[in-house]
Amino acid sequence: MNQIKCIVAGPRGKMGSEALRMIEKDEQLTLTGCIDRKYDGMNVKDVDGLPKLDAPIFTDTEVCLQEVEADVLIDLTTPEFGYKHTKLALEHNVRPVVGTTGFSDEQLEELRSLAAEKQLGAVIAPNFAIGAVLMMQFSKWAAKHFPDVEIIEKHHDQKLDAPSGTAVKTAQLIQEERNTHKQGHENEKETIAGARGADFDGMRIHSLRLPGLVAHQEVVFGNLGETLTIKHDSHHRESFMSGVKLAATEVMKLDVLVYGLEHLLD
Ligand SMILES: NC(=O)C1=CN([C@@H]2O[C@H](COP(=O)(O)OP(=O)(O)OC[C@H]3O[C@@H](n4cnc5c(N)ncnc54)[C@H](OP(=O)(O)O)[C@@H]3O)[C@@H](O)[C@H]2O)C=CC1
Ligand SMILES: O=C(O)C1=N[C@H](C(=O)O)C[C@H](O)C1
Repeated sequence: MNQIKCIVAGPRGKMGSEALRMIEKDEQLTLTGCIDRKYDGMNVKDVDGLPKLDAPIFTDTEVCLQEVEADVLIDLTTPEFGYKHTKLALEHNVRPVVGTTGFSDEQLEELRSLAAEKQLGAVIAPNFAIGAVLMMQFSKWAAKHFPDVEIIEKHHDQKLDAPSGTAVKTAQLIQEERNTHKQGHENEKETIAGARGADFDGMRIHSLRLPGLVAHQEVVFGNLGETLTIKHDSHHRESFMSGVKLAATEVMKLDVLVYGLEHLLD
């Protein structure tokens, strides 16, 4: 089995630390470096709370990419830095696997072009949980028959971006099946701004942020006399790890950027 050498950006984060625990147990993935805002020059195994993995930590992404041997950069940081890390990884011929959400359409397109130019695989997946990918695919299918839909996404209150990357991706998939139209009453008026949620191509997205939540989404379709609700819950961040592993292995076989884990599933 070929070893896949990985850099993880954001190793102390909720997702990054889970990814290190996954790599620690995995036979094929090896951690060769980390990019963190703290602990420059230290080793992962010497940082309290991180797994005992022997890999250097860098605060400077370029230095990390120059000094560390790596096939894949797994980014689990913030929209601003995730974009910079992904671009730098491609420029250094390292394949990005990105869970970070909140990139703009322009940023996604720029990264797609860069990956194509470099003929390098890249995976940007707004949700690595297999159940969430199925929820999105089922929603796309349902939209063929139910053109009226609202998305309710619920996350922990430390989340930076709204709506979630998963909600945006779900809306994009539904958009492929649904004729653009405004939903609700044509004379509808918000008496409190934002009451009807975000407007994506006429469908509404509602974002809840509360302590106690992890990552949850309901896609509610309505038709005459019936509703259909497609719902997914991530109760623990372990739910994302089989998708991270799948992306880190499959990205080695790609020479373009794919957006969404569904491109890697049968
Ligand atoms: N695709 C998927 O399946 C999933 C995606 N996500 C996404 O992943 C991202 C991370 O989520 P989560 O782990 O919950 O967030 P956290 O806030 O827990 O972790 C983010 C980490 O990134 C670090 N960080 C910030 N800036 C930099 C930088 N410049 N260089 C290196 N590290 C940096 C932070 O460090 P510090 O602590 O110092 O601020 C923090 O440790 C989010 O965009 C989220 O939406 C989350 C879950 C699933
Ligand atoms: O920030 C999170 O937690 C999550 N972010 C991703 C998103 O924005 O969709 C994936 C999952 O929902 C958890």
